[in-house]
Amino acid sequence: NDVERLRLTRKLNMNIFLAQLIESTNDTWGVDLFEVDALSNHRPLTHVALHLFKQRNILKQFQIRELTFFKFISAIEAKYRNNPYHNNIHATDVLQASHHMLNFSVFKNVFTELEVFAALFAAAVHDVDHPGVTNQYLINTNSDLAILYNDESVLENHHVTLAFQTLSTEGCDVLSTLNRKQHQMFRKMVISVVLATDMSKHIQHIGHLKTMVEIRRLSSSASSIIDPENAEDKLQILQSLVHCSDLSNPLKPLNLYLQWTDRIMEEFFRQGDLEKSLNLEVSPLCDRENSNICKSQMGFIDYVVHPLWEIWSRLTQPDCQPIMDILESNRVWIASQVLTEDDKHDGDDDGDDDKDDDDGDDDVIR
Ligand SMILES: COc1ccccc1COc1cc(C2=NN(C3CCCCCC3)C(=O)C2(C)C)ccc1OC
Ligand SMILES: [Zn+2]
Repeated sequence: NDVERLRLTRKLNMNIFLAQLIESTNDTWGVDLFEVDALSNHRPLTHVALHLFKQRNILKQFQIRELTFFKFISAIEAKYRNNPYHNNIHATDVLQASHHMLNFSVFKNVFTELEVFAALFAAAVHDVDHPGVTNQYLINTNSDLAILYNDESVLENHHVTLAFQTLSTEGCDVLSTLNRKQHQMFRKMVISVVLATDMSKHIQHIGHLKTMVEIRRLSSSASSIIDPENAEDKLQILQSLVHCSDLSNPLKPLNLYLQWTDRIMEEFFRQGDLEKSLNLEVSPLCDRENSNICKSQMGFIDYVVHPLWEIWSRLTQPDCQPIMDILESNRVWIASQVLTEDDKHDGDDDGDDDKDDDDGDDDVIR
């Protein structure tokens, strides 16, 4: 009947739209992964990872059965929690951004298939089972995880351990076809890339990248900046590539960036609520009663994101320029909101008791 036909047509159109979105992950920066999440019954990671690993021919190269990869990545996706920010959509976002940047011309003929496999695998699993609180919170509350990992990269150790434990789930061992040497190198690379997503390593990333750019400037003869024979340099670049992908929200189209901002703020605010309920000192910027979202984004861009991406873009020019342009335009927009926000608050300063203006969420940028 008509209702049934309408329902099927709608379902068919959604699947066609989903297939087009997933196809666009091959070569587009800023795919709307929230849309992929909605259309894929909340399985964006499984859909996009399967597509990208097949598109890169990784499954064939390492004789990995598609069903085995499907079972593994589904098991990983199921272990991502429904946090506002650190969830399976964020993992898909970092995976797709890493895939995109591995295609930069400066990396042509640099990485082996095993290195590409390890980097994308690390991106997909890098926040699995994230509890939605920071390392510092886990340390301050003497959590089991902090005790287990002696306060050192607590979350990141947990993510990579759980990822390798998942390989031993029935039918999930995607590494079973690797030989001993490959398995050993793969494991070393994945551990180092996931541990390098710890924000406490952020300054070291910048230092290593500056050194690499400086060496290239001095040895101007070397056309390709990266020596494919230097495994250590290549591993550092893969660490920075995934770390940059992890900090790429402000370099995405504004409507996506703003959704990530709302999500991280809600996640940090929930941590602030927890800290209040435990009579702990509320972490900076985590107090929902007293936060200025635009100002924290300005600080995040100026002191965290831009310093990293500025040096990364120097190493990866010219392909990084369009992405840096998005960061610049987003920063201009945020700055304009700070001004408007200040004007709004100035308006409140006429001794008006009612601090909240009528909708009460003037801080949340839409
Ligand atoms: C320092 O920035 C903030 C603080 C509180 C609210 C908002 C911000 C800015 O907005 C973002 C922040 C992050 C992150 N910040 N940090 C850490 C947290 C601990 C403090 C010290 C270093 C930074 C992370 O690990 C991640 C990568 C999850 C990710 C996306 C953001 O916006 C889209
Ligand atoms: Zn992450």
